[in-house]
Parts: sequence; structure tokens; C-alpha cells
Amino acid sequence: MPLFKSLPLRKKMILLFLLISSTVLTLATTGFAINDWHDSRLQVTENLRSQADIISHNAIAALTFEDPESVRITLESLENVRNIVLAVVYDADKHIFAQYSPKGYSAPPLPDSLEGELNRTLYVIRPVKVDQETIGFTLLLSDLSYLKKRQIDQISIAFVVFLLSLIVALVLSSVAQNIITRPITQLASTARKITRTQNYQLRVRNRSRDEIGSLAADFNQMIEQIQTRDNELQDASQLLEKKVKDRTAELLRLTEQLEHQAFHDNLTGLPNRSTFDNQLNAAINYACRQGEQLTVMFLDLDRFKDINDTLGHDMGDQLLIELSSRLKNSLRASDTLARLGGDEFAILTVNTSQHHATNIAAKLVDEIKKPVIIGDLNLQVTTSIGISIYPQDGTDATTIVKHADTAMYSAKAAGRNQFNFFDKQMNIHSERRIQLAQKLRHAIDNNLFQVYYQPKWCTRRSVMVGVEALIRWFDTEEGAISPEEFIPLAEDQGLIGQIDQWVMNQSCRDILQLHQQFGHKLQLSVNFSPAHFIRHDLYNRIADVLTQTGFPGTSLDIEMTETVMAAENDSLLKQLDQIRTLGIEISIDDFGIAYSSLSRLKRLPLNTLKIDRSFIRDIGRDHDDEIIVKTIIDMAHNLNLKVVAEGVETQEQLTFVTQYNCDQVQGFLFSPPLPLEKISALMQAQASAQLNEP
Ligand SMILES: Nc1nc2c(ncn2[C@@H]2O[C@@H]3COP(=O)(O)O[C@H]4[C@@H](O)[C@H](n5cnc6c(=O)[nH]c(N)nc65)O[C@@H]4COP(=O)(O)O[C@H]3[C@H]2O)c(=O)[nH]1
Repeated sequence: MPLFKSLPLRKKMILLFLLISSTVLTLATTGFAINDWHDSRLQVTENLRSQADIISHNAIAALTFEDPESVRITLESLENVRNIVLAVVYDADKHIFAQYSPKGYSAPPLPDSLEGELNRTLYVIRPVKVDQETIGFTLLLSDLSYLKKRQIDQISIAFVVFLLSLIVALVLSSVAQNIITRPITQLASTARKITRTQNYQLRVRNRSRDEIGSLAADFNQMIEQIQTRDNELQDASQLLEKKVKDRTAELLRLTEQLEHQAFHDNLTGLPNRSTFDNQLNAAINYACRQGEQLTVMFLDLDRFKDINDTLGHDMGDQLLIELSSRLKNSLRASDTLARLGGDEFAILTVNTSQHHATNIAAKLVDEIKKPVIIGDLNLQVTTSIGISIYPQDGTDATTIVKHADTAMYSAKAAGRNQFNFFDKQMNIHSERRIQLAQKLRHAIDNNLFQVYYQPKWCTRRSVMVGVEALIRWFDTEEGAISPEEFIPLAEDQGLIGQIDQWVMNQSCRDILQLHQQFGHKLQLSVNFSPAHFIRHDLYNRIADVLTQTGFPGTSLDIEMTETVMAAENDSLLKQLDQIRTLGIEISIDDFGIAYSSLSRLKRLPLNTLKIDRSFIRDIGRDHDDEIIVKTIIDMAHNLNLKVVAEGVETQEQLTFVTQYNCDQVQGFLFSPPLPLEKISALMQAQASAQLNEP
């Protein structure tokens, strides 16, 4: 049975067909054979009966007259009757009376029953009667071998027919199975193919309209649904795959960005402080093992805060980007350049001698000094660099960085635009800055400042026409502290606003006294740090001072550094215009050292240019500076601006600037900054002299 179950449907059907056909044929043949056998026996028996009746009738006389010869002759007449192998007539006592045996059969004793089978022969006994009296018996024996032979022949024929029928049945069943199972086989093979190839476009060819046809139609419909779902699934999976891919890429990008942001500065893309610290620590460990030197440079842009405050942060950012790239291009790939924040950069160079560090620092100072052109601005920035060397200036990262920072401040204090190597003395300066900052706060809170005034002389008339208010700080412990030292500190510490406000207030009161005393409108110049211009209430604050003090705006001059002038800034322009409505004049201080945009000069509402004293100082020594001074004077006059030469110390310098029609001069040649009483005395003297003039 398991073998049958595992057979393909086609073979199962053929086998079943054959089984059914052979069973039916066998049953039919057997039925026919049995029937035929019975019929034949019946016929033979019938024949024997009628022959026996005839013989019995004919033997009456012979038995009556005891004439066996005549019975024998009668019996011999059976010669033509087929199959009779023995004919015997018995007398009443069942003794053989006569017999006929064509095949030598011997007569058996007379059986008891009238019909039956004896020694594979059929026999029939008929009594010979006369008037109801039995006078003898007739026995006829018929041989069955003929019948059997016929039976065998028939069975043989039936067997052949059986075999032929089987062959026909085989052919027919094969055709039948082909008709029935082929669609099913196709269905199965299509299903297998679809499973194997996942090709849901395959369909079963459906020609019939029977159950298999509808099964195939249902199958096709089912595959169609699966195909639709598969397509939807594939679309969804593709979409999902794409989304997962996009998401993964996005995550990767974000991770990289976050990693980059964690270790780099956003604006310049340079490593940040934490990366620098890590690299420095690693470099120190390596240098320690190898016995090498390494150098840390701390770099800070000079007056960058002014640029940021006046030109705006966007401009400051662009400048930082440009300068970062310059720095990077000036260094080797093995050097680390990091932005620590604001305008502070740090550089780590490994295995570097002091000589090599000097070359690098000098190169960086020069690179930064080169003009930067952003839009129509031509900016010039300088930098101060502090350098410390491992292991001589420190053996751990914190100390080395701190010492480079200290050296940088020392470079700034020494006049900026230079580099300085750390030396132990500088620590004293660093501590000094901290101590000074504390003192400065105390001085502001307690009004511990004074204002000195430095006269400005008119070159044409040789009279004092104005004064510049300059703050003075006389500390009880250490005496006078120079503004050169504490003003940058105040700017750094965000204290300059309070200082300038105080100076303006005080000087307005002071000079108003002189106005009242001498009836002469001496012009007052006050210094204004660029930081003021980022506050939009500057106009109000100045107006308030004028209102509170009663000082005439027309006698006030505000000095701002050249960095302010470079601002492409509508707000600044607006503020300056507003301030000018108060009658106030505006001067550019220290002109010539930073910006040189002529178009900006023309656009801003200015009154005066003050030539930086570094140009005046070298008159008579540096021809270039002389040309610069002359050019500035010409240019200012062409722009309808007054020119003041500051820092005039010698007659030669005075002669030079006077020769080129400089309008005013200021400097030690005439007077250092003086307290109000001395200015008052000077004015007194001047007034007396004028009175004495012829
Ligand atoms: N070598 C030399 N120097 C001369 C000569 N004539 C004048 N000076 C000095 O040059 C400086 C002129 O002031 P500045 O250029 O505005 O430079 C000022 C100014 O930028 C700043 N400053 C002073 N007072 C104030 C203030 O009240 N507010 C602000 N924001 N800054 C101030 O501090 C700087 C230094 O001020 P000071 O030490 O008073 O130094 C003053 C003055 O003493 C000279 O012939 N030779």
C-alpha cells in the first residue's frame, strides 16, 4: 500500500483501470466457463437420457426373448453418437445382458442412482419396463474428456481475449488518464515551477470546463492574487528597503556629523579644544618616550573684538574662516591647528626645535598680516602668538597651554603683531592681569579715575583749539597705571562701556567749566571704544550726557578707531548720522594702521582723520612713512576732512606735517596730557598772550 500511495496519479489510474478490467474480465470469463460446463453436461445428460430411453424401448423384445445379439446390434447403433464410451443393457437381476464399448470400457456394476458421474464419465440409467414391470436396465456412459477439452479450449480463448482486453484496457486507461490527469499534472507542475522560481506570472493552460477546468481557473485566480500581493509586497519591501537605506545613510551622516561636531569647530571645521587637548596629551606621552621636544603656540587675533563689534559677526566669521585656512596652509600636515573659541587658535607641532618654532611663528604672523578682502572690504588683521615648549616650559598639557597663553598676552602687551616664547617672568604678568582686573572693577565702582586732557594745536594759528580727554588711574599702591595696560583689559572684561561713559560725563563737566571761564569754545575729544556701537542706545546716552551736563554738542568730538569705520553696517551709519544731529563731530583715531577703504571713508559722516603716531614717529627717518603721512593729509583734504597729527614730539615732525597743511597737531612737543587745572592755566596763558599780541 505505501508503494501504491507513493506512485504518481497517472500510474495509480492505469493500475486501477487494469485491476478493475482484469477483475471484471476474470469474473465474466469464469461465469461463462461455469455456465458453459453446466450447459454441456446438461446437454450430454439429456442426450444420454434420450438415447437410453430409445435403447430401453428397443431392448424390451430382446430381453423378453433373451436375444442379447439383437440388443448388441441396437447398442452398436450408438457408434455415431459422440462421446458414448459404454452402453450396457442389464437384465432384471442387474446382470450384463449385452454391452457395447467402443473404447474398451468394462461394464461396471450397476450404480444405485439413475444418473451421476462415474470414473470421470457421466452415466444415465433407464429401466426397461413392460407394463410397469422392470425387466432390465440400460446404462449409457459418456466420456467427459471431450467436454473438458472444449472447456480448456474455451478458457484458452478466453485467456487470450483476457490478455487482449487487458492491452486494450491499458491503452484506454492510458488515454483516459491522459485526458483526466494531464490537466492535474500540468497544474501540479505549474505549482512546483512557481514555488521553485517564485515567478507568479506563470499560469495553467485551461481548456476544459469540468471540475479540473474550474480547479485550474481557481488556481490561476489564486496565483493572480498571490502575484498582486507579491507585487505589493515587493513594492512595500522595496520602499522599506529604500527607507531603511535612506535612514541608515541619514543616521550614518548624522553620526559622522555629530562625531565631527563633537571634535571639530563648527565654523572653521578645525579640531576643537577637546580634540586639541587629546592630541596634545598623546603627543606629550610620545615625546616623553622618544625624548623629543614639542611646541604649543597660542594665537589670538589682535583687536578682533573690534571687528566683530563694528563689522558684525558675519564679517567676523568670514574673516575667521579665511584666516583659519591661511594658518592651515602655512602648517605641515603633521601639525595640529585647532580653534579654541572666538579668535583663539592653538597649534601643536611635534619634534620641533626652538629655531623651527621661530620660523613657523614668524611665517604665521606674516600670513595673518596680509590683507583680507571680503566683499569690498580690505581688512588687515594682526595676531599675537605665545609659544611654549615641552618639556622646558611644562611637562603636562595644562601647564604648557597655560604658558603659551601667558606668552601670547606678553606678545600683545609688547605691542601686538608679534610672537613671544614663554619665560618664567611672564607668569608674573599673567598674575598681574588677574590682579589688575580685580583692581579695575574696584576702581570703576569707586570712581578712582581722573581725566587728563591733551591739547590739540591749530598749525595755522598756533593756538590750542581742543583737548583730548584721556583717562588716568592713580592707584594708591602702585601709582599711575597706563591706559595702554588697563584699557585693553577693560575691553576684554566688558568694562569699557562704563569707563567711557564716566570719562565723557566728567570731561563734559570739566570742559564746560573752561568754556564758562574763558568764553572760548574749546573742542573736547573723547575716545569711544568700538564696543559702544553695537549698543543701539548710543545716541540716547550721549544726548543724556549733553542734557545732564549742558555741554554743547557742537564742541564735542568723538574719536573712534579705524576698525569702526570699516563697518559695512547700516546701523552704524544710522547711529553716526543721529549723533551728528547733536552737532557732534566724529574723528577716526589711529588712522592708517588698519583699514583703508576709500569708499567707506566717503560714505561715513566723518569730520576728522587722526594720523596714527607710528607714522609721525618715523618722519625724518622713514621715507615711506613720510609719503603715507602726506598721502593721508591729501586724501583727507580731498574728502573735506580735517587732519590731526598725533604723537608730534619734534620740531622736524611739526615742520613736516605743517608743510603739508595738516590742520592740527597733538603731542609731547606741545604738551603731554594734563589735569584740568593745568589746561586751565595753559588757556589762561594763551589768553594773556593773545591779549599781549600787537
Ligand atoms: N609716545 C607719545 N605718546 C603720545 C604723544 N602725545 C600723546 N601721546 C599718547 O598717545 C595716546 C593718545 O591717545 P590714543 O591714541 O587715543 O590712545 C589711547 C586710547 O586709545 C586709550 N584711552 C585713553 N583714555 C581713554 C578713554 O577714556 N576711553 C577709551 N576708550 N580709550 C582711552 O588709551 C590709549 C593710550 O592713552 P595714553 O596712555 O593716555 O596715551 C595717549 C597719549 O598720552 C607723543 O607725543 N608721544
